Amino acid sequence: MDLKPNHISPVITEPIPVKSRLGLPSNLMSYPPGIELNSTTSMLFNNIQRRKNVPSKLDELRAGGWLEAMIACSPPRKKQTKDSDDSYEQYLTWMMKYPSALTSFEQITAHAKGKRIALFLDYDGTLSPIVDNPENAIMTDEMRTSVKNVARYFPTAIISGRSRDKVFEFVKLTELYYAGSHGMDIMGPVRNNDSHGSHPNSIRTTDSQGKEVNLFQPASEFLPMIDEVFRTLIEKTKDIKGSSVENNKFCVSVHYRNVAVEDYGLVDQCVKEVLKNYPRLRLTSGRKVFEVRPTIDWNKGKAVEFLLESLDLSDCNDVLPIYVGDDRTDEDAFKVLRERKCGYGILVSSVRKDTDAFYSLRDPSEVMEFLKSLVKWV
Ligand SMILES: O=P(O)(O)OC[C@H]1O[C@H](O[C@H]2O[C@H](CO)[C@@H](O)[C@H](O)[C@H]2O)[C@H](O)[C@@H](O)[C@@H]1O
Repeated sequence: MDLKPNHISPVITEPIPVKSRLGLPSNLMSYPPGIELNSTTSMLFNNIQRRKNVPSKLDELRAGGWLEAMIACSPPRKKQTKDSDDSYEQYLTWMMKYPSALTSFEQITAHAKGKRIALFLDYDGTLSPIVDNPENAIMTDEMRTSVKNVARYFPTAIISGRSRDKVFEFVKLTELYYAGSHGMDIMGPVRNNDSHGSHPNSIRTTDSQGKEVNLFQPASEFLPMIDEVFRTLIEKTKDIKGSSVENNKFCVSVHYRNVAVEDYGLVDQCVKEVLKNYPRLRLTSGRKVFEVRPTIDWNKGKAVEFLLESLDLSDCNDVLPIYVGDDRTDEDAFKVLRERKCGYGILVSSVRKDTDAFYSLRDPSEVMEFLKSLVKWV
């Protein structure tokens, strides 16, 4: 199979502009903190300002917009309802721009007429609800059955920031394709005349069932570095109560969901200090998590393109790709679909957010309903 060269040869990205206000090296930049503050996050932020003995780093963080970003980067668990506050009205306006994939189901399936749907699903926050302990992000049996059923009819892949092994442990469905580490670890099919097999980042191997598969790991050279940074981050964050570090094989997650808000600055400072020694690693952010990853030009969007090509599903006239995801790393995939003018991104969110998706679903239970609807529609 022929892949466009830029799909299989991730190049080192251009240096990211230095956050001059913080004097940070170019790799120490997460996504821009363009997050809307809601009433809860504003209140938290104001409380921090009032506190005495606040580390001076907080002021610096505030100036750079980082603190707001850290506080606001995960929507409140409480859904916006008519009674909650006037932002409900703004949410409804947002919903007009990103309508529910459930109420727009007929419109979506009208575009799928005569085509094959290819389904891409994020894991955390999409198939399983966000929980305090990442180890407990278990998907329900009902969700598993829904994914299994949908995969009977449509090629289905899970694309997660977790390590591929970990996400498989959670999902446990052998009929899917899996991309772990934000797409930097893809297990896909072997096909005749497969050019992946000969690519330096690809190897032929067998999966847990003994089936021959193609393993694409464009960041394999970073493994020792990621291991080292993982161990360093564990050591450096050990005194920050509530923080935890997760090894996702080709990237590392530093969680601060359980850290007191007044200590967010410490987490931020610590991660950035460590990364100063690793110019070939960069920082992105997700839901109350910093993601340390290699500076290769590879992300969930590239993984979607790669899988579409590997599965011979890249012809937009025949295939409608649908990507369902909830966090900023999923935006790369939404963007790819939008730019290709092929398929739809569906953002899972119960609060308004800037997104490149076309539709929205409020939470994993709506995702499950959507999957069930697809099966009924077939
Ligand atoms: O791409 P995903 O499958 O969405 O993975 C992204 C990160 O998800 C996990 O963290 C998030 O979910 C946790 C469990 O609900 C939650 O505790 C945490 O605050 C969230 O950020 C996972 O632990 C990370 O490694 C993934 O990168």
